[in-house]
Amino acid sequence: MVKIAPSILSADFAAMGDAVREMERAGADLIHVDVMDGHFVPNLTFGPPMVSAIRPHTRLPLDVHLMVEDPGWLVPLFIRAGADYVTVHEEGTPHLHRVVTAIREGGAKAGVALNPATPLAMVEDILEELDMVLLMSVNPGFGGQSFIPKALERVERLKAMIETRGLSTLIEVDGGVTAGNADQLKRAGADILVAGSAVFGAPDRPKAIRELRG
Ligand SMILES: O=C(CO)[C@@H](O)[C@H](O)COP(=O)(O)O
Ligand SMILES: [Co+2]
Repeated sequence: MVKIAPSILSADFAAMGDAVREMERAGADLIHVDVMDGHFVPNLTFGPPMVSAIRPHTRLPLDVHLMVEDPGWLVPLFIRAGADYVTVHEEGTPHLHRVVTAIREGGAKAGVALNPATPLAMVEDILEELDMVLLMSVNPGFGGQSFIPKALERVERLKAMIETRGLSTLIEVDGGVTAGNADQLKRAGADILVAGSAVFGAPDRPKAIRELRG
């Protein structure tokens, strides 16, 4: 069954402990933490202290999405803070193999994220080392943007690549995910759907999670 990862980028920043507790009760599978550095993307969010602050409030895995230029130095800090998944962007990571190895050696699961215009070929030679590939379905930097439909076909092609090689790499889709496109994404092969505004903007959040899961 597809997993749902609400993004706390759309939560109330003054009440993050409440937000993650609420998401666990509402049936979420992971908590997605969007880290933005003001360089790789034109927005600034939070660092390792946010992860250590929310860690005691949930047993759900913390799925840290680093939208950061050259993020290698941050990896041990986020793992120490309690991250379960650490995902770095291919476009911002000059020594991708080194960073992915450091994530795994640090005891976390390693993900690589691709922007909407980055060819899937950029993860082809490192796929065996990855627990997850995050396909962006918006340009990173902000919540609440519209889904880029081309992402569906990219999920299908990546799924085929993973299956052909007999791997169990997960596909996470991030950006503009709604109840209206979740079914198609699942059929295309998505394993985890990130949803910010579709969950936190809904009047009934548990229902929104159920509808995304289908
Ligand atoms: O990484 C990002 C944005 O850069 C995402 O995780 C967004 O936070 C998802 O928000 P919605 O598009 O679901 O509102
Ligand atoms: Co994200």
